[in-house]
Amino acid sequence: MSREIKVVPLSAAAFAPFGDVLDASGTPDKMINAGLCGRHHDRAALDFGPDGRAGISIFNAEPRSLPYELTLLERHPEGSQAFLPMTENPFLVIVAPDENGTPGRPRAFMTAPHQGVNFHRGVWHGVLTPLSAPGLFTVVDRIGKTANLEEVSLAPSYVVVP
Ligand SMILES: NC(=O)N[C@@H](O)C(=O)O
Ligand code: NI
Repeated sequence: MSREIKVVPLSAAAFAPFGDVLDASGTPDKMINAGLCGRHHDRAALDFGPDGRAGISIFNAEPRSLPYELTLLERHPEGSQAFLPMTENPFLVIVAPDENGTPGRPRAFMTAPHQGVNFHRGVWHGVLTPLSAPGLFTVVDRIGKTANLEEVSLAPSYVVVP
C-alpha cells in the first residue's frame, strides 16, 4: 500500500475515534457575560489519570511544510493532550489507529483557522506540527512523575501530501 497520506480537512466526525475538535462552530451552549460571550461548553474529554494533574504549557514549534515526511508517531498512555493554537494558522494533525499496541495506517487532517484538537488518552499521533510561523500553541496535558510517552519510529516513513 502507498506510503503517501493525503491531508483532508479536519472534521469532528472523522476525528471522533481519536479525540475532540475544539472550535466555536455552531450555536454556543450558553450565552454568558451579559450576552456578550458565547460559551461552547465542556467540549473535550480530558483525562490525566489517578496520579497526574492537568498542566498548561506553551509550545513554540518550528513550522514544517508539505510534503511532510512522517517518521515518528507517539502516544501518551496516561493522559489526554490538547493542542490549542494561539494564532489563526491552520496546522497538521496526524493520528493513527492502534493495532495490537502499534500504530496502523496514519491519517492526516488540516485544521481550519481557530480550531484545536484534544487527543484522547493513548491515541497515536504525530507531534505538534505547525505549517507556518509562529508555531505558538497552548497545550493542556498530563503533568506527572512518569514519562507518559511511547514513541514508534516509522520505517519506511510516510509522506503527507496536500
Ligand atoms: N512531548 C511533548 O511535550 N509533545 C508531544 O507529546 C507532542 O505531541 O507534540
Ligand atoms: Ni503528544
